[in-house]
Amino acid sequence: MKPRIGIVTISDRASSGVYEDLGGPAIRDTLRAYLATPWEERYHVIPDEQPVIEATLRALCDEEGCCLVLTTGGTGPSPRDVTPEATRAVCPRILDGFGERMRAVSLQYVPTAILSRQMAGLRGSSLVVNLPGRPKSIRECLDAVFPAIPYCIELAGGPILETDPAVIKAFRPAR
Ligand SMILES: Nc1ncnc2c1ncn2[C@@H]1O[C@H](COP(=O)(O)OP(=O)(O)OP(=O)(O)O)[C@@H](O)[C@H]1O
Ligand SMILES: Nc1nc2c(c(=O)[nH]1)N[C@H]1C(S)=C(S)[C@@H](COP(=O)(O)O)O[C@H]1N2
Repeated sequence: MKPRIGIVTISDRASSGVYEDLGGPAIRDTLRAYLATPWEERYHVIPDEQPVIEATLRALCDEEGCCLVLTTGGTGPSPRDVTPEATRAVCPRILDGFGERMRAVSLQYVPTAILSRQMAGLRGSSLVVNLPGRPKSIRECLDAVFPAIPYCIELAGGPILETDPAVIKAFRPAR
C-alpha cells in the first residue's frame, strides 16, 4: 500500500468559496517535488471550527492511516484561529522543535512570523504538522523542517518515505 498523506486547508474563506484554495495545491506541489516514494493524498478544505478540525485530523490518522498530515491556516492570533488547539487536542505527543524551527526560519521572510502558533505532534504513528495560511509560507516552512520528517515518521512506527535528494535531502543519523 502506498503511504498516505493528508492535506488539510483550514480557512473560513476557502471553505466557503470566497477564494479558491491555493494552500492545498501548494502543499501537493511541494510534496510532489520532494518525494521519490509514490504516495496517495487525502485532501480536505474545512472551516476554522475546532470540532471539525479535530474530527478531520482523527479520521485522517485513525481511519485513513495517513503517516503525515499537513495543515495550512488558522495558526494566528485571530479569535477564529484554532488549528493549534485542535492539533494539541488530538496529538498526545507534541514535538516542539517543529514550531520553533518554522518560526525561526520564517523570520527571514516576515516579521509577523512570530504571530503563528503553528506546532506539530504525533497521534500514534501519524505526524501532524501545522503550516501558516499564506500559500507562500508553505514552501518556506517545509524546506526548513522536511529533512527531519521521514526519520520522525520511521521512529514513530510509520512507513519509509524517500525524498529526491536533488530537491531536499532527508536526514537520518547513523544508528
Ligand atoms: N487557503 C488559501 N488559499 C489562498 N489564499 C489564502 C489561503 N489561506 C490564506 N490565504 C491568503 O493569505 C492571507 C492571510 O490569511 P489569513 O491569516 O487571513 O487566513 P486564515 O486565517 O488561514 O484563513 P481564513 O481567514 O479564511 O479563515 C489571506 O488574506 C489570503 O490572501
Ligand atoms: N514563512 C512564513 N511564515 C508566516 C507567514 C509568511 O508569510 N511566511 N505569515 C505570518 C502571518 S502574517 C501570520 S498572521 C501567521 C498566522 O497565519 P495563519 O493564521 O494564516 O495560519 O503566520 C505567519 N507566518
